[in-house]
Formats: sequence, structure tokens, C-alpha cells
Amino acid sequence: MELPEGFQCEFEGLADGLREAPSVSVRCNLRKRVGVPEGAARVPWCPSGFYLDARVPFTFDPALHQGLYYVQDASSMIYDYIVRLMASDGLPKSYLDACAAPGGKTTAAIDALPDGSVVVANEYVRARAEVLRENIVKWGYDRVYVSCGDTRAFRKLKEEFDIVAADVPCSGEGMFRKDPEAVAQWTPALVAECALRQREIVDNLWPALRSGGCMIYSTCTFNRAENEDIVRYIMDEYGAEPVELPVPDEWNILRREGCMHFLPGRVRGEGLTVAVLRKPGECPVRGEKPEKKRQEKMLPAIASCRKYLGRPDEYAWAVEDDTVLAIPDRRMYARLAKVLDLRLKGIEVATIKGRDVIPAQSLAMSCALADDAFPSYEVDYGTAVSYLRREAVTLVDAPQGYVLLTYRKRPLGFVKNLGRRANNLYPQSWRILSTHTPDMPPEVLR
Ligand SMILES: C[S@@+](CC[C@H](N)C(=O)[O-])C[C@H]1O[C@@H](n2cnc3c(N)ncnc32)[C@H](O)[C@@H]1O
Repeated sequence: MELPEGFQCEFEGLADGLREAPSVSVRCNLRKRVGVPEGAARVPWCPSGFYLDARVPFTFDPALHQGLYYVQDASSMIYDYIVRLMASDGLPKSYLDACAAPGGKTTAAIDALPDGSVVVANEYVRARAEVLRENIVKWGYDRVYVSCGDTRAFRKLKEEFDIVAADVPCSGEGMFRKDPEAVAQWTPALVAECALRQREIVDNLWPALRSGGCMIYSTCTFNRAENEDIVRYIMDEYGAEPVELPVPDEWNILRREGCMHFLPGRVRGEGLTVAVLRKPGECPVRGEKPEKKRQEKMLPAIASCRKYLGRPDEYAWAVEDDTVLAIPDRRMYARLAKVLDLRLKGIEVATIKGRDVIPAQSLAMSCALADDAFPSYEVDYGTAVSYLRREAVTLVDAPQGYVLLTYRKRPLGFVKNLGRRANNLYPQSWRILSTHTPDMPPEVLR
């Protein structure tokens, strides 16, 4: 790989590291109680992350579509470590990931946050917000909002979040060895342009961070202008205090002026730079009155859907655009709905079509789905892949009506069983497009 003209390696050995082959790693879904396979080489800073010997055709692994693991570069898994440290008091947190698509760092944070935490995952680019939504739904945590829009909107959500993650768009030097486009697009002018945008994003997000709370700032680039200089800017402009995290020497992470650098060649992962900054002041005691139990309009569709969730009283229930929603944290929802374009509000439980209440894929994927809410039917590998392609499936000796298909005893999605055939309810836009089916599943989790 040729490095771009004008690119200066600021770190010894980095140019050689960028010529090495990238590693392949995945992170297990802890909220779905998935463990790392025995004998796998673990990512040092993330107990649920492990390395694979080579890339596999992940698309053909039902476990990926069931949200049981996420394919993620090992360096990015440091979010698990950072968020875990910040949430070590065990109290639920409000967490904003402002540049979230496709969702790798959001899903890592979700697993590291205490139960009851509320997460807002925002993405600026529309098409990417759809992918983010899909990945968040598959991950199955019930207390996530997905929004799409400019970070300016967060200026209006003053002091709302305990933790704000800004994994900002950058010049992508850390992607050079994985993505030839990153090499082709890199210029010194791009670095300057990104640095300006990064300041703007930080300016937009800082008001939304609660006093005493922390911002995680990260880029997948190495240069000072987009890292140390931005960290210095946040300290000078907002009086932020850099937080030095305890990091064992053997992780080989390089520290420089408030930033932690993951450098290919030194660590087994891609290029990433990350800093944590604390907003001065104490967290104000929230003067909130305890949430009053409101009398919700108990529409028949809501009444029939409540039993699908293990703890239905934890949500505000609503019907919007014929979708039955179980919305987490009513107070937060009221604030978010005023300023954000929300694409996901907790769990989409079902859609109403005439007199039919059709269970949604978001319900199938949710960790909050009640056991025995639906009759289930175990399918083999070939049928699971057909289902994920949205082909018709045939069930033998299954009850008529809505049935939850499972693969290896984990939810895959719903069908409506009509007897001779079953209507496939898998979302059209999520379907696997390839017509090829390997004989065997790629065994990532075994
Ligand atoms: C580094 S990527 C985020 C990766 C993500 N956090 C993950 O780990 O999966 C940065 C994201 O910022 C988005 N973005 C682009 N322009 C932006 C802007 N002006 N403001 C905020 N985000 C922007 C990009 O579309 C991209 O999804």
C-alpha cells in the first residue's frame, strides 16, 4: 500500500504497521447472554471481544442477524472498557452517541452500561441512520432512541446526558490499510476541513453534557490537528478536565497529551485515537418529581401487546402510524421528541393492519420479549437462511397464526403460519440479497 503524498507518520513504526494485514474481530452480545467461545484469543480491553483467524462470510451466519455478535475492529472495543469505568457506580446513565452509524460503538456502550440506562444514537446521514437503526434493533436493548440529523439539535437538550460520545467524522488515516478509498481521499486540506467540523460538533454537543459528566472524543485518524488540538480546544474553551484512564502497559496503547493512540503494528487493531474529558462542576440533583402513573389510552391493540413484554409497566405505550410502541423513559422522550427526528423509540412491538396486530421484528429481537409470548418453531440452517432472504417457509406440525422462528434456540423472526405455507414477516429491506447458501454456517460463536 502506498501512503498518500503529504502524509507524515507522526509515530515511529506506524508506516510499517499500516502495511501489515488487518485483524478480524467480533464482540458478543452480553445482554443476550452470549459468551466468547472457549479457546478464542480475547481482545485485551474487552472481555466480550475476540479475534478470528480470518474473515468469514458473516452474511450467511444467522447469529449475526439475530444480533448475537457484532463484527467490530478490536481498537473500537475500547468503548466497552471506557464506558464500564464511567458507569462503575452501577447507576443507570443517560448516554448520547452523536455520530453513531453503523452502531459499533453504541452497541459496545449498551453492553457496558448498567440496566435501566437510556441511550440516544444519532446519525447525520439518512441512509446510514437506517443501517444504524437495523443494527440497534438487532442488538435488542429496549431503552434506545435512534435519531437522524445535525448535531446542532443537541444544543437544545441542555445537561441531558451523563456521557456524550463524539466519534467524529475524520480524515481516516487509521483506515488506510483496510480501505483504499481512505488513501485516495486523504489530503492535508481534508485534515483541516475535518478539524473545523470536529470543533463545530463538539460545540454543539458540549451543552448537552451534564456538569460532572464525561465526553468521549474519538477519531480513526492519527494527526494532532484532529486529536490533541481538539482536546486542547475543549479544555481551553470549556474548562474541561482530561481524564487519564488506567491502562495496563501490556496493551501497548500510546498516550500523548490527553489522547490514547491505538497504532497498527503496536496493537492488534486498526488506528483509533480516543480521549475522555470531564465537564467541570457537580452533577446537579435532578429536580424531577417522581413519574406519575398516567392513565394511558388503553387501545385494544396496546392491551393485546402488553403481554409480549416481560415488564410492560416499564414503558409508556402508544400507537403511532399504526405501530404499537413501548417507549422507555417518558420524561426523556418528551424532551427528545421536541428537537430530534426520532427513527426508533424503544421497542416497535407490532403493526396494526385492519383487525390484525402483527408482531414486529423489533419485538423478536428484543431482550425484553417475554418467554412463551408466542409459540416457537426451531428451524435448520437452510431454512434460517431462506427466512432471512424473505422466502416463503413451510412449517410442519406448527400451530396456525403468529409463530416465532428460532435458530439454535434463539429468536430469528416471525411468520404467520397459514397451514400449507407461512407468510414471512422479516423486514423487506433487511433481507439477504445473495442467492448463494453455503452448506455449513460460518461457525463464529463455536
Ligand atoms: C467515525 S463514523 C462513526 C462510527 C460509529 N461511531 C461506529 O462505531 O459504528 C462518523 C459518523 O459521523 C457521520 N457524520 C458525517 N458528517 C457529520 C456531521 N456533520 N455531523 C455529525 N456526524 C457526521 C458519518 O456519517 C459517520 O457515520
